[in-house]
Amino acid sequence: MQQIEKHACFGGWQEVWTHESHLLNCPMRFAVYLPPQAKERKVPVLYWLSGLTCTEQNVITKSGIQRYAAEHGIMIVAPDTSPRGESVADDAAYDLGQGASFYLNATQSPWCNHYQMYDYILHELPRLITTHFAANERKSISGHSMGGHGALVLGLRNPNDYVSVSAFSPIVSPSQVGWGQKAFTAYLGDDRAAWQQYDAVALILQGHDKKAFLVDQGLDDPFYAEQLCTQNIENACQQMHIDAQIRYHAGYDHSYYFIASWIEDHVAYHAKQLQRSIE
Ligand SMILES: N[C@@H](CCC(=O)N[C@@H](CSC=O)C(=O)NCC(=O)O)C(=O)O
Repeated sequence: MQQIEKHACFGGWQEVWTHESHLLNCPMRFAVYLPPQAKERKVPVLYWLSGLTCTEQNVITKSGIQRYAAEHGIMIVAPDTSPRGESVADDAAYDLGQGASFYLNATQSPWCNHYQMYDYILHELPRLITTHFAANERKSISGHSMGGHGALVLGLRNPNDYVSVSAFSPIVSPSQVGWGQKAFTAYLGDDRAAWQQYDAVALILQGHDKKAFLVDQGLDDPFYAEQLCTQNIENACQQMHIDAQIRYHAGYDHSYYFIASWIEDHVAYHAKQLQRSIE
């Protein structure tokens, strides 16, 4: 583990670290915000998964999440969005390869050598965080767009690992839309049953988990109708009697300006659930 950034921030520290990932088979970066409370005790962790083309930097430089993490005493961990490096398979397009992992475990060559982000987020990264930082075992997960998809899938499939789940502008039905179909074909091949394991709406309809979650979606988001299809998750939740909060916001787009406008609510949502989990 090597520290590559450290900045004082709202009484705590914003840090960026690199480490050798044995699952991803390459060096990985992650950002960690240590709230002031972490100087005195172990605190719960909110994992944040960013979207296509992003790195660990987007959420820490654009969302303002640290102010609310400091208020609630929550550590924020934001990994890079994919394995990277010259030896890591890539594609010239922005929606495949490096920066576009879709947070799954690839089964197809050449991707499977490095693209094991599902296991990295679920197992390797939390182990590293609890070993090296003042983090307790309680964790929640959130993310944006491709990262919102990752957060929903990880949360739905692992309800005992994540206390709460939220998402901004998530790709809720990747197996039904262009971004997801392109990535799933490359990473998972033609096995549609494998696709369903990484599709939040399919998982809900399979009855995976009944826990409530929070989703925010901008109505001026250029990807809303074609790639995100938020209505699909609303319908699935109604059908399965899941009490999800799915909020639509007129005038907001897909950017981090949207995320910055509502991130306070997401951190408060997770803080409440994380607190409840120990009462
Ligand atoms: N064609 C665009 C697409 C990139 C983009 O919009 N990325 C979003 C996430 S999209 C879904 O996962 C993003 O978060 N961008 C970074 C940011 O800081 O806004 C392009 O290549 O630019």
